[in-house]
Amino acid sequence: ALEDGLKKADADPSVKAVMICGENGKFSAGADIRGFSSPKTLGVALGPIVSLIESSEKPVVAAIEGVALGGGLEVALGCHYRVAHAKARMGLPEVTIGLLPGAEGTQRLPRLIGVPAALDMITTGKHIPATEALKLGLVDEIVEENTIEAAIRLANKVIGQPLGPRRLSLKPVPKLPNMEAFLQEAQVKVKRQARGFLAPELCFQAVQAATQRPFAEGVRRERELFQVLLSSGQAQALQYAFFAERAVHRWATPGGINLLFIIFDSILLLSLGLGTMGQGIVTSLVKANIPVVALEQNLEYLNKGRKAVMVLLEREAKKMEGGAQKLDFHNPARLQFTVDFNLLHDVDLVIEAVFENMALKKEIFHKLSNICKPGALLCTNTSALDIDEIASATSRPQQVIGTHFFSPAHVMRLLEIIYGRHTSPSAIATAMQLAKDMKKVGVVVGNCFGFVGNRMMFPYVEQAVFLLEEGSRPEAVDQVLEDFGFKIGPFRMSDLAGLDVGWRSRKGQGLTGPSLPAGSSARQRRGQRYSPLPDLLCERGRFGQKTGKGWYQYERAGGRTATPDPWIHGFLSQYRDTHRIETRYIDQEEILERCLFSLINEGFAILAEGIASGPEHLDVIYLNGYGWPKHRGGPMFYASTVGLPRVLAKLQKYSEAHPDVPKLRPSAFLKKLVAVGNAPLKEWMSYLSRQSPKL
Ligand SMILES: CCCCCCC[C@H](O)CC(=O)SCCNC(=O)CCNC(=O)[C@H](O)C(C)(C)COP(=O)([O-])OP(=O)([O-])OC[C@H]1O[C@@H](n2cnc3c(N)ncnc32)[C@H](O)[C@@H]1OP(=O)([O-])[O-]
Repeated sequence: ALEDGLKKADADPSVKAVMICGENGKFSAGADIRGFSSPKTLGVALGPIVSLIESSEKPVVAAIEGVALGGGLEVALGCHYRVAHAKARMGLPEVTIGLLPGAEGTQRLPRLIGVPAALDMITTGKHIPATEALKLGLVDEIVEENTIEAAIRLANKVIGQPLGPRRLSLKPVPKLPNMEAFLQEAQVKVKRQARGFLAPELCFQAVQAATQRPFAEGVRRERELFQVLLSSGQAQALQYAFFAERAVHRWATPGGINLLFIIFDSILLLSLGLGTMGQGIVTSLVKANIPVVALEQNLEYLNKGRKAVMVLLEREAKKMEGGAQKLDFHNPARLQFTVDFNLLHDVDLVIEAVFENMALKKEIFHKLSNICKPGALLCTNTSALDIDEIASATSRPQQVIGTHFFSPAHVMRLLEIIYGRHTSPSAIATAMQLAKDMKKVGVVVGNCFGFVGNRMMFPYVEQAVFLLEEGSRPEAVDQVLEDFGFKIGPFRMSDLAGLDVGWRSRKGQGLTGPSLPAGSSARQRRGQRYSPLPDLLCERGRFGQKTGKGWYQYERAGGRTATPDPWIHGFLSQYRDTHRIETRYIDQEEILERCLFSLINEGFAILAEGIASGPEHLDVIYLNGYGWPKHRGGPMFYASTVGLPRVLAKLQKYSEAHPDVPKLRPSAFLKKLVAVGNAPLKEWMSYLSRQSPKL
C-alpha cells in the first residue's frame, strides 16, 4: 500500500508533498513478528520501500504518534522529515527479538544521529521518548497537539526546497576523531554483555559496516547479517519469549473465569515490613504512582527503612526526566511512613513483606483480617510458604493471595502471583492488574512449596552441590552455567543471596540442626541423597558475600569480587576422603545436563500437577526472575530445542547412576510427550488428561 501510494503521489502533478502517518494514533510497531517464523511472509522486503520513500521527488514527512519501532522507524528514516508527538516513543528493538534492523536502519540511523547514539539504540533496542529523539536529531520537531496537522504544515513549508540534503543514504556517517578506537572499545563492551547472544554483536557489525562502506554495500552487509540471525535459532527463542510474556496475561480459573477488572477505584496501598524486600516494593509502588503507606513494627526499623527507601527513590528520580517532580515522594499524600496500625482501616490493598516465618505471618494476617476494611485485599510476599495456611489465620481467605516479588523488587520484573484454595478470581485479577501497573510481569501460579520458580531451582542447586561432592569445584560448575548464558552460576548466586537463608529453611524442615534425629546418616535424609556441604559451610560462619567467605572468598565482608578459595578445595577433598567418595573428573556436558535437565524435569512435574497453566508460564518466570539467558527462550523452550527424547535419555542415564536422587527420575509427563513422538511445545498441554486442575 505504501508503495502504491507513493507511486501515485509521484505521478500526480497536483500532489506537492506527502505525509505518512499511522492509524489510531500509532505510527507503527514494525514488522509482524509472527511473520519471521514463516519465510513466505517475508516475501515483501521493506528496505526497497524505504529507499523508494527516500527517492521521492516530493517531500515526504512522517507524523509519528504512539510508537515508531523497528521497521516503523525505518520507514520514518526513509522520510525526508520527521515530526513526532511529545508522547511518542521510538526505537529499533529488533535486537530484543534476536534480529537486527533489516530495512536499512543500521545504515541510515548512524548517518542521522552519529555512530555512538546509533550503536546504543541498535545494540540495546531501547525505546526512547520523543524529547530525547529531538535532542539526538532523530526527529525535526515535536508537538503537544495534533501531529498530523503539524506534519502537513511542515510539508507545505518545505515544498520546493532541495531534498538531497534530507536523503540519509546520501549523507556521510559523521566522523569521530577516534572512530577506530571507539569502535574497538564498543565491540568489546557489546561482546562482554552479550554472553553468547549473537544479535548485539551482529548489530554492531552492521553499524560498523556503515562506517567503512558506501551505503549500498552497507545495506548488502546488513541483509547478510540479518539472514544469519534469522536462521540462528536465537531469534526463534526470543520471539517465542515475546509472545510467551503476552500469553501469561491471559489466565483462567477452574470454571474458565477470566476477570479483567480492577476492584478499586483508587488504591491506597500498605506495605508492611520495611526490610530489603519491603523497601524495593515501596519504591516500585511510588514509581507506579500508587499512594502508599509503609508500616513497620517499631520506630527504629521504620527510620532505617525510610532512609533506605529515600535513597532508592532519589536514585530512581535521577534516572527519569523530571523524576523528583513526577515521583513527588516527599508528599505525604503519595508516601507515608508509620508505626500506627490504625492506618490499616483505610487501605484497599496490603502487601505484607515481613520475615519469612509462618507463625509471624499468621499472627499478622489474623490482625489484618480484624482491622482491614471488608473489601481489602491481603497479599503476602513469600518465596515458599503455604498460602492456604496463611489464609487460614483470617476470616477472608478469598481475599488472601501470594505475591512473590524478586529482589531487588524495584528492579526485577517478575511477580509470581500465587492463589490459594479459596482465593477469588477478583483477587487474582486485582493482583495481575497491580503487576501491570507496577510494570512487572505477573504470572499466576498454584500453591506448592517453592511455587514454580524456586521449586524448579531446588533440583538445579541440589545437582550443583552433588557435583562438588563427586569431584567438581564451585568455579567449574559456575563457569559452565555462565558460559551457557546465566549472569551468575549457582554458587556465586548462593553467595550473593546468603547461604544462611537456605540453612534456616533446612533447619526448619528438620533436615539439619538440633531437630535432626540423632544417628541420622550424613548423606541421606528420608531415604534420599542429601548433601550436608552447605550446612557445613554455614556452621563455619561462611554465609557468602556478607561474611566475605562462602563458596568463594571475597576481598572483605560485603565484598563482591569472588575468587576461588583454596580452603574450599582442601575442604572438598577432605570431605570426599571422610565419606569415601572417589574424586572423578566431571566434564562440562555432565555439569550442564545434570543442572539444567533436573530443573526442566521439575518443570514437567509442575505442568502435570496443574501448578502452572503452560510451559510459557515457566519460561517467563525463568526469563524474568532467574536470569535464564533470553536467547535460549526459557527452560521449557530450551528442552524443546534440545529435543525431549534426548532430555529423557540423559535423565534416565543420570538417574540410573544416582538411584537415590529422585529429582533425576524422569517425570511421567516428559515420558508421555516422548512416547507420543516428541510433541511440539505448543501441543504439550493437550496431552494432559486433567488440564490445569489448580487453575
Ligand atoms: C528480507 C528481510 C526483511 C526484513 C524486514 C525487517 C524489518 C524490521 O527491521 C524488523 C522489525 O520491525 S521486527 C519488529 C520490531 N518491533 C518490535 O519489536 C515491537 C514489539 N512490540 C512492542 O514493543 C509492544 O508490543 C508495543 C510497545 C508496540 C506495544 O506495547 P503494549 O501497548 O504494552 O501492548 P502489547 O501487549 O505489547 O502488544 C499488544 C498486542 O500486539 C501484539 N504485537 C505488538 N507488536 C507486535 C509486532 N511487531 N508483531 C506482532 N505482534 C505484535 C502483541 O503480541 C499483543 O498481542 P495480543 O494478542 O494482544 O497479546
